[in-house]
Amino acid sequence: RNMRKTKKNLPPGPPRLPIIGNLHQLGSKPQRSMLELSEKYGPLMSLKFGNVPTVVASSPETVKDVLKTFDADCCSRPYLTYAARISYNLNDLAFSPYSKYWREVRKMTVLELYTAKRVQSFRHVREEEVASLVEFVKESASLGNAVNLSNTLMKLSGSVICRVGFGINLKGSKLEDTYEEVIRETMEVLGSFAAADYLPIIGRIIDRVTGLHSKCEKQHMEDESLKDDIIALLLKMERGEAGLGEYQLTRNHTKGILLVNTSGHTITWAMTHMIKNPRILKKAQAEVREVIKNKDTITEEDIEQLEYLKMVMKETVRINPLVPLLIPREASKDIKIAGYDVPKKTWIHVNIWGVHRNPNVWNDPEAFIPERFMDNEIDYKGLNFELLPFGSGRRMCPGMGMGMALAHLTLINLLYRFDWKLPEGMEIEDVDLEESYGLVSPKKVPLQLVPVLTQWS
Ligand code: HEM
Repeated sequence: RNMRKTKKNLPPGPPRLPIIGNLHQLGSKPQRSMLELSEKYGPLMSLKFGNVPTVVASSPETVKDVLKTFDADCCSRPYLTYAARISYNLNDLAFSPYSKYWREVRKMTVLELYTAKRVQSFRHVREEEVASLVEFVKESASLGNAVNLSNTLMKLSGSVICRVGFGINLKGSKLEDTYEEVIRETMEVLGSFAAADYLPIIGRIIDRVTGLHSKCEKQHMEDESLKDDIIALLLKMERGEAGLGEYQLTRNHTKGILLVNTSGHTITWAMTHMIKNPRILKKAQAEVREVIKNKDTITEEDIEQLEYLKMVMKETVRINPLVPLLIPREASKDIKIAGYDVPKKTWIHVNIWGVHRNPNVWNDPEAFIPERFMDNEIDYKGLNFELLPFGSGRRMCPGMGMGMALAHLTLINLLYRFDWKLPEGMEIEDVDLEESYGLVSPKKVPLQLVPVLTQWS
């Protein structure tokens, strides 16, 4: 009788192997594998990774349950072995469990960095950095050189975040050359499904074999070499008396905040889809040139009038949401979702990538069609559970305003001032759309395009 009383009604899921559970079913693209499995087992599905019970939400309804209805009980983060090592015992915002510490840091960062007023007040930083990017592209165009847009745009978002967050310029600092690599590798480590999280002892051995462990160690060491710069940053922050409630800023927070700059990847995806769809590129360019006309300076007010460009951005974050499974959550008590039991400590993955590519939610989901947002109120601001590139609820990305302001401003400049073509010998079919898998999913092969000077350059 007791057994019957405690038997849980868990969501359905695929059969498991001993010890590893369902780990073997993740493949190289976990978000895609999870979508395929959920087509068979349902929009709330149970998986077991090693000894960690997990559920995956993959329909707008179940995602809404996790991020809204039960947000308060689903907004903690599980302990991630390598995140803890890289970000020094979870002392940062994104990986911190739901706690007093997280609430304090979140409140401070939202106030200091992300409110609409603050986003506005850093506008000149974005405008200056984008202007310097335009100069760089102009130089390449006059030499007929291809630009590695993936790297250039990553550096752009890095420069903006460092200036906004810490008041320092990446240019000329020791971080300038290493920044991109450090961020990319850190993201790779953080985004991996690490065996150590799921299989005690043997997991660490597996991570040594797969190389994840050494990547993490390398991160740790490289980080030491950045120490001087980080200390310089902190001194500046402390002089600026950026208060953190009862907590003071430490190097740990800085690293945590440093991790999050993804606008560059979003712009790269937008350019990739446009170069693959010349009709869309032409239409977006025609709109931008019509609205900007011959103005010398492009400002953020111009974004408002660019209806088609905004649709291109929405379609970009739909088809390539940069954080495809959001950051994992953990149930902080026993809850019931969609009639199923989700016991305390269960890990929760929200497969927004799957929602964005679900044919029951979107027509022809694999195709890049900005026009699908015409006469359609769906937006990415966390209120429509069909489109959630920034998540929703308490853990929603606080950098959305900042990230999208930069992405739009950069795209306007790239489209208005230059024409774009593929490097010699490359055809449209050669531009691939492969994502690299990690916590963030940027384009795997860097995008190289040749800018062409125009009368507006
Ligand atoms: C296009 C750019 C960006 C995208 C697509 C993006 C997306 C996301 C997503 C999906 C999450 C996880 C939400 C969840 O777990 O429910 C997140 C968290 C976060 N993002 Fe962003 N983000 C972007 C830009 C930024 C920028 C520019 C900043 C900082 C200036 C930032 C700061 C953060 C922080 C601190 C968190 C952790 C929040 C928490 O756990 O409380 N993001 N972001």
